[in-house]
Amino acid sequence: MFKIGSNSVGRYIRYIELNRDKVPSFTEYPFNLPAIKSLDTLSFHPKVTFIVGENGTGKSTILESIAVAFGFNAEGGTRNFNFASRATHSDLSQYIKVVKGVKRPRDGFFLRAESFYNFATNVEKLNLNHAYGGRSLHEQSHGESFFAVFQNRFCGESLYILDEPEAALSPSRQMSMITRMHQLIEEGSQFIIATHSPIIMAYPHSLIYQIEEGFEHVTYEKTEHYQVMRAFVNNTQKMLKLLLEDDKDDGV
Ligand SMILES: Nc1ncnc2c1ncn2[C@@H]1O[C@H](COP(=O)(O)OP(=O)(O)OP(=O)(O)O)[C@@H](O)[C@H]1O
Repeated sequence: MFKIGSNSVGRYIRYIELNRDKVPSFTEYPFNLPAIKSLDTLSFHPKVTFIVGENGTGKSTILESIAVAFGFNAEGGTRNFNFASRATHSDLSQYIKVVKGVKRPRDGFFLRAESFYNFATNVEKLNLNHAYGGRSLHEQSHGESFFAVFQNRFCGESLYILDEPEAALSPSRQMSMITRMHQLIEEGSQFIIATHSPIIMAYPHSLIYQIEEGFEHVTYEKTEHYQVMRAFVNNTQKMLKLLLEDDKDDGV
């Protein structure tokens, strides 16, 4: 298990443990995912833990199971939400033990890009627009409504589990998100974030797990996202030439 020195007391979630003895079979989803197959315990940073990796490596699956095991609705929202549009979540949460910190979070939010629309519908149904900045989330752009949740609903001493929060955000807004995260962290909040954004994962007071065969602890500069983005931005023409090589004779 990765140790975070004197901070290992964590904030609201210290670590999770997979109850491997109870797993029915490691040949079926979600237990057949390499990340889960090799999972024993996973420690979290008291401030921010990033989970990164290629598409399909299991980030959403693990994040959802942590959120559900902690008491959040599988489709997102605060712990008071219990809407469900489709029962597609895995039963991994039943095999996950969440080891909590001494203090309980004041509040929290499980944000997932893919069911944000349903979440916004529920905010409207429950007449909760006032808690999210006063304007219907549906009457804002995807990015604006995401950001309205960060700005208006998130607060200190809380636990935030975010699945690809960058999905609707421009690069500038992703930078603003880092500023907002920092404020909330200074006020005692903890974040667990699955992301593909090299901007968001640059937040320094953090632990980064990159999923390959299992959860590998890596530095920011060692993440594939940073390396690929850096190579592309620094050598755009060269990279484009490589990427489009096969198209040179198609006459377009
Ligand atoms: N209900 C399901 N039944 C079977 N396989 C599933 C199910 N849901 C997801 N999977 C598979 O599990 C794998 C992990 O999916 P998951 O959504 O957790 O990946 P991810 O790392 O979050 O990907 P992305 O970066 O694209 O969001 C994928 O290969 C997916 O096809």
